[in-house]
Amino acid sequence: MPRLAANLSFLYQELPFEARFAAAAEDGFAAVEYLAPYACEPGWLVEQLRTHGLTQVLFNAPAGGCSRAQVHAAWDEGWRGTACLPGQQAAFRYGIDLALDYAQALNCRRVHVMSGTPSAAEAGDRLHWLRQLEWAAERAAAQPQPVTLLLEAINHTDMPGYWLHTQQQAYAALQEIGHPLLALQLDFYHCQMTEGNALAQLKRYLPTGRVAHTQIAGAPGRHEPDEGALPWKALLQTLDQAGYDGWVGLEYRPRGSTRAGLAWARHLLG
Ligand SMILES: O=C(O)[C@@H](O)C(=O)CO
Ligand SMILES: [Mg+2]
Repeated sequence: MPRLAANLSFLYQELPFEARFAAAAEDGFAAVEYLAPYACEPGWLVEQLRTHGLTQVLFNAPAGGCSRAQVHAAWDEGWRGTACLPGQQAAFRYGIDLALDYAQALNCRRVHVMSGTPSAAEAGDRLHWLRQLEWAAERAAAQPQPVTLLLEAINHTDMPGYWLHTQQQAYAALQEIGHPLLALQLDFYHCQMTEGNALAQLKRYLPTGRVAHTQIAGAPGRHEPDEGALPWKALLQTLDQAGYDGWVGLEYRPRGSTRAGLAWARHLLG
């Protein structure tokens, strides 16, 4: 059956971040993901993973910023990546190198690279987006342990104006760049919200061999997958039948306690 990873930015919010590793391990997870490791020293994170027997399977490249201080402030300032924004090339490149350093330290093989949100101040540029992703993939390929960089389509209800919002847009970019270290992060929640047919999209893109990571949440509430319209059983079965060897990140806001809300997934956890 598909392997589940706990997203520590969404699950266990009833606990401080440093306590979430132990909680995930106690609930039977073997792997974790979260949005940003940059507030923590890599050595501390490695120690958390080692102590609790966890694998780090994903995190995001910085949302913006050209220095550690700017990276820390970027999300709250509204940055959601910089890849499509020509005026942000320095921030994009700084962020990719920082993310790749963390990926090496944490032995993490997948990094999500956010595309950015064009605004009145700066329009998005498709050619620039493609060239930046290509540059990043080359940097990833030069690492001692190669890292796959992921593109995730995000819905416009949660993230208005976000550049990358359909699977087709992401897949076309991958095809055009043609780099083996660029792949899809198929978040079923965003897919269901935007395209209304997460199962059909999975069946379309899984056979391409370019889906390297998936995430799940019920739609439209973004709570546990057993609430709402997402066909979660069929999605997991489809991954299973295809021999998908990636992870499924549980990226939802629990209705109540995280542990109680894991009932739907209990049979899939250790
Ligand atoms: O779906 C999400 O929100 C995340 O996977 C992410 O990386 C951007 O917020
Ligand atoms: Mg996601």
